[in-house]
Amino acid sequence: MLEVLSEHRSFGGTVGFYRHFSESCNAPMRFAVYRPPQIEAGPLPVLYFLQGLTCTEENFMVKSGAQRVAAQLGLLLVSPDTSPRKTGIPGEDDEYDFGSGAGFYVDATAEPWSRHYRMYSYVVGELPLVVAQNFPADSARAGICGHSMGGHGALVCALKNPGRYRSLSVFAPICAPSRTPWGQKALARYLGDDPEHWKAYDATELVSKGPIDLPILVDQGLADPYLAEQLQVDLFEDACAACGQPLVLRRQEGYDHGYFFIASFIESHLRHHARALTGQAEAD
Ligand SMILES: N[C@@H](CCC(=O)N[C@@H](CS)C(=O)NCC(=O)O)C(=O)O
Repeated sequence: MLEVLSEHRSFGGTVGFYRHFSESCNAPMRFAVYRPPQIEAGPLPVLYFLQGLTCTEENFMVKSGAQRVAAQLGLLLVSPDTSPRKTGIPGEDDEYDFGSGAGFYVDATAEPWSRHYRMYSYVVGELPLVVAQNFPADSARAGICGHSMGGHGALVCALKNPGRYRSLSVFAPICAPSRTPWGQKALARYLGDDPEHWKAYDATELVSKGPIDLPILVDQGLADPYLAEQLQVDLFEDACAACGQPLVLRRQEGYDHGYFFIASFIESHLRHHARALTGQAEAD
């Protein structure tokens, strides 16, 4: 059962915040949905947006300004929280880059996190079912986008499931988490100490196995303080080039890591997704 936390009119459609019990996470989960005004026109294409460290289900909906263009294009937007919360696991809230707000879109295998931190299964499997049951979503037309930790999540979800998503784009993704500090810390604690196990959730490793049949759009700010240490888009670019993965990587001079950057380019990402999901000429 879906619990409505709040709903707000926006650009002729509705932004809503919802809570339900997640079987994957064995805990309540929250997510946000933007329903554009075209809901009467029948099932709509869905764009999932995975957020970054410290975000809740609210940040993208409040800060990106995506609703105006999603309303024009008829895209249903879905953005989940970044982890389960209040699970009772000791230390869950102690660090901004691990535990609550930092689920890293993996299925944890190490105790105690494996009891609840199963965001990969939640995002790829459970959430689309919940969305299809409760909103006018056309599950066959789904795209995925994300930012930072959520950019890593979007890349991993799409690369591990060829054919499931029909469009893919990311902002400032953590591209090689098994080689960079945020990723190494989280993957070691969610998946155990053996780095071999981390590769299953590393976009640069995954793409090296071969291309998927989707062009990948990436925007990366060049004034992003995390670029060199945490994000490493060059490694992903090299891996895509080596295996023939179509990639449009736009290095944006002067932009940093935050939502001012995302808000500046979200329209172009939404149009990228609408072109693939709806074939609409107006997406251009
Ligand atoms: N220095 C930041 C790191 C976290 C961060 O930059 N989070 C990004 C995603 S990686 C974000 O979207 N934050 C929430 C926001 O800007 O609304 C902090 O300690 O909060």
